[in-house]
Amino acid sequence: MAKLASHHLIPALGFPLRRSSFCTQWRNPKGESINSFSVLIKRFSSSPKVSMSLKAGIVGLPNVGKSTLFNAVVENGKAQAANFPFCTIEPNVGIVAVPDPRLNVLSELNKSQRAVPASIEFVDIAGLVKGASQGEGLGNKFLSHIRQVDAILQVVRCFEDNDVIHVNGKVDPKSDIDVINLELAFSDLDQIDKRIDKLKKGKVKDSQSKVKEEAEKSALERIQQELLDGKPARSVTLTDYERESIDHLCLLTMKPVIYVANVTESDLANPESNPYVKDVMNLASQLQSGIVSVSAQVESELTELPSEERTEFLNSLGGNESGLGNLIRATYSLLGLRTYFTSGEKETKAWTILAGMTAPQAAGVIHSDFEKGFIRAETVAYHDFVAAGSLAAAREKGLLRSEGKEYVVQEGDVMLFRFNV
Ligand SMILES: Nc1ncnc2c1ncn2[C@@H]1O[C@H](COP(=O)(O)OP(=O)(O)OP(=O)(O)O)[C@@H](O)[C@H]1O
Ligand SMILES: [Mg+2]
Repeated sequence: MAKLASHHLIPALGFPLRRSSFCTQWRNPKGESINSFSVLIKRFSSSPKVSMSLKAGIVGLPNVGKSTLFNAVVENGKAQAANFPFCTIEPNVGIVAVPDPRLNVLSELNKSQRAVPASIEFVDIAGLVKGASQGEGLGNKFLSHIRQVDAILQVVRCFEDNDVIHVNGKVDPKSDIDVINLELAFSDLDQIDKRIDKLKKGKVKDSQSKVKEEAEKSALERIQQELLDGKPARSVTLTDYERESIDHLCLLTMKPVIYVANVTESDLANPESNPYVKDVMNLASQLQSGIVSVSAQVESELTELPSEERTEFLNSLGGNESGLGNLIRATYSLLGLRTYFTSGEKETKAWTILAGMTAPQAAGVIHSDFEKGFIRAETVAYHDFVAAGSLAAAREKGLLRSEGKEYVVQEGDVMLFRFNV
């Protein structure tokens, strides 16, 4: 097996995060039916501010390796992966930890009993085909599953293998990406048409609703034109108000995308030498999206090994981390998320917040009481903490700052909240 390598390139876009307004039945990796909102509520009952039920949907043509990738990303993922199109019908859902080496460093410095990473939810969705927006291949149903995710991971087949069926007869990433993006665009256009019609017919009662509907109509007309020009909705510049007004439509091409180039094991050492990967890279940059190269097949084989052997095996290949770490981190970054830490003897924990959140809002992610009763936050940058070696040492050196309500939490801050209840 070749040396594992991967690369990623994420645009510096901060995407606002919105909680999905849907509530549908999903299936977990064991095949049990679960309600995505119940997962959200269970994990975040104390935090109304940020839903960490951030979902990244694995999307692509049939038989390109989506379920194989899902099973590799989600420990113990048991999605059926097999060499036939439409192997997956119902979505598989799994929660994965965001790998972050800082967590262990902090945990060791503070002799914490446990380290708790941030997490993301991955959803393995059925394959889309040409005509999906017209209902081809159960298309409408599959598209509705995509509507519910916060970000799209589009798996693109970049490996040759005559034994693995390609629904269009040959490996052609450019055409595959076009098929998927066209279907997403058609579905959005269809929704926009219907909505604009409704807005035109609707009799608005009060002036406030009228202003809102005007904003919605204007945003939709601009998006409609962009889609007709072959560009995704996310490339239209919208005000926060306009964005909010169209939120309820959950437009598919509004969602941030990472292209996942699924390569063969021999390409892992240098994925960019594969012309298919080059094609995907070019398209991704044109479409303001990220790209990660991964071999779903190799990654899923790696998960069969006990974790100690995995690291050993990766080290013996000259790598120290599989491509999945990159994929998970890229997704996290694409969602415009930031991490801060709390660290003590009991536990060191990574907390997820949105870029731009203030100290009380960040405290509210832990518990709403922390936000309500917020007094001040003692804060030290991660690197300063590590250099000082402990909170006490950081305080002595004057590296620990006392921040008030206006403080915008920075990536990697180690925080201690003072609050009143
Ligand atoms: N990088 C790779 N190299 C070689 N074979 C691969 C690779 N990735 C996946 N495969 C193979 O491709 C086949 C299809 O994989 P999988 O079932 O994961 O696809 P899928 O996209 O989930 O399909 P469907 O849309 O039908 O659910 C499997 O036989 C899998 O082993
Ligand atoms: Mg599948």
